[in-house]
Amino acid sequence: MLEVKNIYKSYSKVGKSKKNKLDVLQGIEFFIEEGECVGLIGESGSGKSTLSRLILGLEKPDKGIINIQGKSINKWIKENRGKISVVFQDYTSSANPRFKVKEVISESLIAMGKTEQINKGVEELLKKVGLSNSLMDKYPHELSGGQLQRVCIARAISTKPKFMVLDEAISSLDVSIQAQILNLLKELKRDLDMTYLFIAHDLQAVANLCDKVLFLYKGKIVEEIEKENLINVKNEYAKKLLDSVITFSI
Ligand SMILES: Nc1ncnc2c1ncn2[C@@H]1O[C@H](COP(=O)(O)OP(=O)(O)OP(=O)(O)O)[C@@H](O)[C@H]1O
Repeated sequence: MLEVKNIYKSYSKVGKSKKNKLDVLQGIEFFIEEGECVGLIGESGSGKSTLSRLILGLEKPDKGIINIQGKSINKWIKENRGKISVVFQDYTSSANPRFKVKEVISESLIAMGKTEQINKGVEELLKKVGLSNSLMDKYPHELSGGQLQRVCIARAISTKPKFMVLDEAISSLDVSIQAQILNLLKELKRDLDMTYLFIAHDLQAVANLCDKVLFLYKGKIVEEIEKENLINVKNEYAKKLLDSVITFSI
């Protein structure tokens, strides 16, 4: 489904000459099969969000190829409207403050001209993310952070996407809500054969949902491993991360 090949990305350091660049991504390569969920974990600043922006076509890499189903990302997005969606961590800027919840959720459907039965669709989507119908006519500022993030997740799944990028999408939610959303994502994966790139710094959430885990460290993928083999990671950084989670959960 998704092919990421030899991706490089750097940013100029503010106020410095062009030569003084911050190399954020350095030769990233991986593949996500259709229906697969791949977790990407790495510490803060390792380049996770940069990579997600490149995959969504929001920014261009300096070098390398990103293809979906064999087509360049921008071409694929144009030809498959609504079939890729994203949920970012920063839900506060993800929803238009002047829109009611029902308008936020149906935004993508309306943009695609799918206006039939919007209300019923919104009701079903609210139920799926564990929210009450009574929130339909509320504005984003009237919701809690967790509720608003679930509204953003409802919007992201409204178009029944083939591929979803979740960039720290559940990190800010309560643990019980996280579990509910993880179950919903698993259900969607099973029912709609959805493909995910699940970006997080929480190894436990990644291990719960994903088939495969990529460890990103200082702009490089230092280990790629099937979930079942997580205990056998070889890279020192990945081992440390794993050890800290195991120690913490005892
Ligand atoms: N548009 C930009 N211009 C300049 N530097 C940037 C830009 N975007 C990201 N960076 C820098 O690139 C590095 C990687 O940032 P990125 O947001 O991709 O990391 P991350 O792994 O997602 O971190 P976090 O987990 O904290 O969100 C950081 O040092 C960041 O300051």
